[in-house]
Amino acid sequence: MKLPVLRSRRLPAEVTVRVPGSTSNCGAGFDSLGMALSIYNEITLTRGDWRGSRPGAASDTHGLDMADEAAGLFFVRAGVEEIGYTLAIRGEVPMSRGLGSSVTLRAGVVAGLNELTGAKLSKDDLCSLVTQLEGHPDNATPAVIGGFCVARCDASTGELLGVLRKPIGKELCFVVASPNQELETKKARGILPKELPYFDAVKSVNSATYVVAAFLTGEYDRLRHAVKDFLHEPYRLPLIPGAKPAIEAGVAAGALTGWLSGSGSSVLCVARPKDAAKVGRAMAAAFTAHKLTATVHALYADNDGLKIVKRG
Ligand SMILES: Nc1ncnc2c1ncn2[C@@H]1O[C@H](COP(=O)(O)OP(=O)(O)OP(=O)(O)O)[C@@H](O)[C@H]1O
Ligand SMILES: N[C@@H](CCO)C(=O)O
Repeated sequence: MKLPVLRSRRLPAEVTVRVPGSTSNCGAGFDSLGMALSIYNEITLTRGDWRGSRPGAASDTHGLDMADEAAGLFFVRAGVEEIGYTLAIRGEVPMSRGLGSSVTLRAGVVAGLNELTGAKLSKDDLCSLVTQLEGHPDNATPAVIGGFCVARCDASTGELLGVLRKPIGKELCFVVASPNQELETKKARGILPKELPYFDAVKSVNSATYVVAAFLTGEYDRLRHAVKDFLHEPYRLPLIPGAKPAIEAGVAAGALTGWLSGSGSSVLCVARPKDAAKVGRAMAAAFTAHKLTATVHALYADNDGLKIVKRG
């Protein structure tokens, strides 16, 4: 009888993780809804015989504290011995523009260490870990598993309790305008009120549930003018000159609806692909009228989430 050959898989010395950027809140789905987008960062970790992280290039230094925090939680959760590594961050997801750049870094580090250490955490484990690092699940879950995600957390601990995911096809384009003005999530959360008028909450629930239903049923024409948020946009949009006019201009140019992407500063319009170029031009022009330059990307949903693209 031939016995099966057991091979021990060699652990890689270097790994590159491609992580999609994401838009979150999607209007009134504050800290609950998110969509992975076809814009990416690549996080490369190279094993080293030192403790902690080192930058691959000077531009990576800025990400080291966030990477160290992610790595610290990963080693505890995975129950593996700490390793040192070099960190390199490359890609197109702009920093502090409401497109989940922090999640690309956090998710890239934990998924990279998962490979380098052979820890074998599942994508569910990674969703939960990155949610804990972020403090909310709305960018974390789509970045890890892709698609349009509706996530639920424990009200007191913030622990991720569940996520439902819907792939979104190429019938929809997500036109993003990112102005040349950063807005840190920490600052954009700090300006939110402690209390809300009761009917602002009611109107927001009404819009968010309708938007979820439109994405889940695929009746995308129902998205027309469907986003009405009273939870965060009224407080944040005034911080970004041209942001509200940019959403309005995108909708006037043919988009179905639009929202402040995450905590800003980017804004996003949902459009049919045939209308995307016109919508993008209108959004950029609105920022120009307010003396900001915006980079426009016409994106699709990413339905895969993070991927290991290189092992060496
Ligand atoms: N390319 C990068 N290089 C180094 N650090 C980065 C990079 N991208 C993101 N970071 C880290 O993420 C932080 C930005 O996180 P922040 O939450 O403010 O923005 P965001 O994740 O892009 O926005 P949002 O959460 O609204 O989508 C930076 O200050 C830095 O620590
Ligand atoms: N839900 C988060 C997303 C940004 O990280 C917020 O709006 O603050």
